[in-house]
Amino acid sequence: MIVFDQVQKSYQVGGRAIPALHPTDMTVETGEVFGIVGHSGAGKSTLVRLINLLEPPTGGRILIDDENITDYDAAELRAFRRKVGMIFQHFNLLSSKTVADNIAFPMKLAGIYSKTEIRERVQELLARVSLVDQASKYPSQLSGGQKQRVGIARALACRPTILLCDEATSALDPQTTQSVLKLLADINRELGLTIVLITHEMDVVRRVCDRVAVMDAGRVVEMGPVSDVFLHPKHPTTRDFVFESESIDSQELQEDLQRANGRILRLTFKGDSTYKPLLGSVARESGVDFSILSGRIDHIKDTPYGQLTLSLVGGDLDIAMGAFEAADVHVEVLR
Ligand SMILES: Nc1ncnc2c1ncn2[C@@H]1O[C@H](COP(=O)(O)OP(=O)(O)OP(=O)(O)O)[C@@H](O)[C@H]1O
Repeated sequence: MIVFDQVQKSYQVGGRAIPALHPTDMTVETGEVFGIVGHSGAGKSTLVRLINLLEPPTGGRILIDDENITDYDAAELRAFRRKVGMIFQHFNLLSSKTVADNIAFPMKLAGIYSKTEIRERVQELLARVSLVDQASKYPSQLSGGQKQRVGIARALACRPTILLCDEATSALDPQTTQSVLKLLADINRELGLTIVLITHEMDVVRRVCDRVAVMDAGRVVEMGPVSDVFLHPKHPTTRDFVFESESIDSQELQEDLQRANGRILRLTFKGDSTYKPLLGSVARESGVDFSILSGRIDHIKDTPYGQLTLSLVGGDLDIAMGAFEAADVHVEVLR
């Protein structure tokens, strides 16, 4: 478990302390995929670099599995860093080394593994990231997705318990992004690794994360299970991220809503209720007529969800709302 207890970070710029992270409390549970989403400059990289003490905090305590890592001496810190792997947006591979040698590099650097151990581990990791036949190639001979797979294998070399991902898919096309996210999800599930993933795309969070923290100007402004934060965003920054990921133009949406008649409801279906044929029976029961203003069905990690915006006229609205709620559908009255 990673615990931030009033952790803060300021950078000294021209003799002045510029705050990048205001005092922050945060807990990442062991074995979860935790997303940190925010615009450029929000403080995401700072926060993630505090987890492996690439940046020392200027205040507060960071506890990993109940140990205060800010108290570590140099030797303890070296041992701790082997337990934290990291992958980067631009992969940071060594161009003069082959794929196999890039993966072996952190093990060689650690100086505690035999040649046989390194050779066997590299083979195992090449298989895990589906690059067995690329082992003797150099990074320049690989695609972006393959380079990130090497980055992931290298990060796993010393069997870390935490994997930090700094915009790991931002340089990749959508299809490659999907396959790298699937690989990260498999690693999380099969190895029980804790993953902290920073991104500026809510879509990445929706696909792989269990919980998410939304950052704005050096503060965590919203935090919780992805299904809560994504389906019911409270902070304006979170709402912007969700709208952006769903390609919703908020001004167009307002104009559409103004043109519609009657009451406007947004229904959110989650899990099994997503597939229930509910609208017809509710209309019959309550006598309301409805038109669909917008709708989508998708997944949050492995859970299906649907959202429908309806305008309703006539009939008994209370009966309709009661029927939706009885069917486990979240109802939000937009007008
Ligand atoms: N080494 C540094 N020295 C001085 N200021 C810094 C340093 N690193 C980051 N900052 C500042 O701290 C703030 C947060 O930066 P940070 O890189 O953590 O944000 P971010 O959300 O990761 O942004 P991006 O997505 O663009 O990487 C920014 O205002 C940035 O200019």
